[in-house]
Amino acid sequence: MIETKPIDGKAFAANLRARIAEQVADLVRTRGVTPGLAVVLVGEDPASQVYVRNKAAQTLEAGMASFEHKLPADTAEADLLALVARLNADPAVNGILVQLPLPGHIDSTKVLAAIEPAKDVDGFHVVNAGRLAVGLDALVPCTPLGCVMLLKHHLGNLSGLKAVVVGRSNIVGKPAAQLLLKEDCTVTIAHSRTRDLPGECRQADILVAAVGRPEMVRGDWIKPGATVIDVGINRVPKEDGKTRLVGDVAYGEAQGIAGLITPVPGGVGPMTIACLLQNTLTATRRQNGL
Ligand SMILES: NC(=O)C1=CN([C@@H]2O[C@H](COP(=O)(O)OP(=O)(O)OC[C@H]3O[C@@H](n4cnc5c(N)ncnc54)[C@H](OP(=O)(O)O)[C@@H]3O)[C@@H](O)[C@H]2O)C=CC1
Ligand SMILES: Nc1nc(=O)c2c([nH]1)NC[C@@H]1CN(c3ccc(C(=O)N[C@@H](CCC(=O)O)C(=O)O)cc3)C=[N+]21
Ligand SMILES: [Mg+2]
Repeated sequence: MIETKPIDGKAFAANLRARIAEQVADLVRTRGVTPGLAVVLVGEDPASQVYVRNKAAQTLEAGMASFEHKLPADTAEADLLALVARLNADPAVNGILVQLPLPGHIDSTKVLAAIEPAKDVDGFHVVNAGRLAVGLDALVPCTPLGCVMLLKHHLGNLSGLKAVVVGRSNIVGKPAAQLLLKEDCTVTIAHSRTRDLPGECRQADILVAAVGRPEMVRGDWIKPGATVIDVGINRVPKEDGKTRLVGDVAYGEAQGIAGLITPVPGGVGPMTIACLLQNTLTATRRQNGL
């Protein structure tokens, strides 16, 4: 019987934020530069509001400036594009994040393309995706960056390990696969058309689940001793009418099979915000030639 250890993303993220705060304080003291992060939220999605509030609080705690822009759900695409243009031109703003999803009448591809790549701290702009793909310095999407940080911390060198990423979105699955490839993993990307998904998953030394389906990955899909990174954030109803968060992996079933596993909550989620602050610091340094 394998002893399954949880990966404490919450503690790792808190530690990372403390190290970022020290570097921010240094930057302010020695260069007089305060990193600034602008977060744009269109509409009133309650989950998005929680994330945006958490991001703003942690940005301030790290000693950075936080600029919150809350726009009504019926904001015209042209008005959102005009705001992005202003933030692009504002020297106090080093990072820009437009919270997704956007309301249906707004073309998110167009909005992401309008963000200055040097300020694209989400790493969603095609220029950053392309730079990552060809191996140039890029701003890397926060969630995959956080996943790989946790993996390197717990496993050390990832070279030669077999990684299976379930999900191929531009914001999680695809960049996660790129980063694992960069670490010399042998990478498989699985998705909704994959034949024998359980069989693919069973090959994985590192299994990354980024699907958005509550507890889809079952215990017997996991190779004994594998490291499981559960990116999923799914709100499911409880008996009392409230909701609870579950991941894309059946966490209970993974006990005694996985070697290491990220819990939900407390795993990948907190790392996403810490990496956003890391990217904002990186973007600020580059914009100032440091
Ligand atoms: N922890 C964090 O910080 C973050 C968590 N998330 C969470 O991660 C999850 C994934 O997010 P995101 O990538 O944006 O989601 P998307 O919906 O954009 O992508 C989901 C992917 O899963 C694949 N998929 C769907 N159903 C199946 C299935 N039955 N079998 C195999 N593959 C399937 C889809 O395949 P196909 O391409 O073929 O349709 C798609 O590639 C969500 O739960 C989201 O809430 C997201 C961002 C940050
Ligand atoms: N432009 C853009 N960039 C994003 O990075 C982005 C986005 N849009 N839209 C939504 C998703 C989702 N996302 C999360 C961030 C933090 C947690 C997080 O902190 N989770 C905690 C707490 C969760 C809770 O209690 O609600 C945890 O898992 O422990 C989760 C999910 C970023 N996203
Ligand atoms: Mg992000």
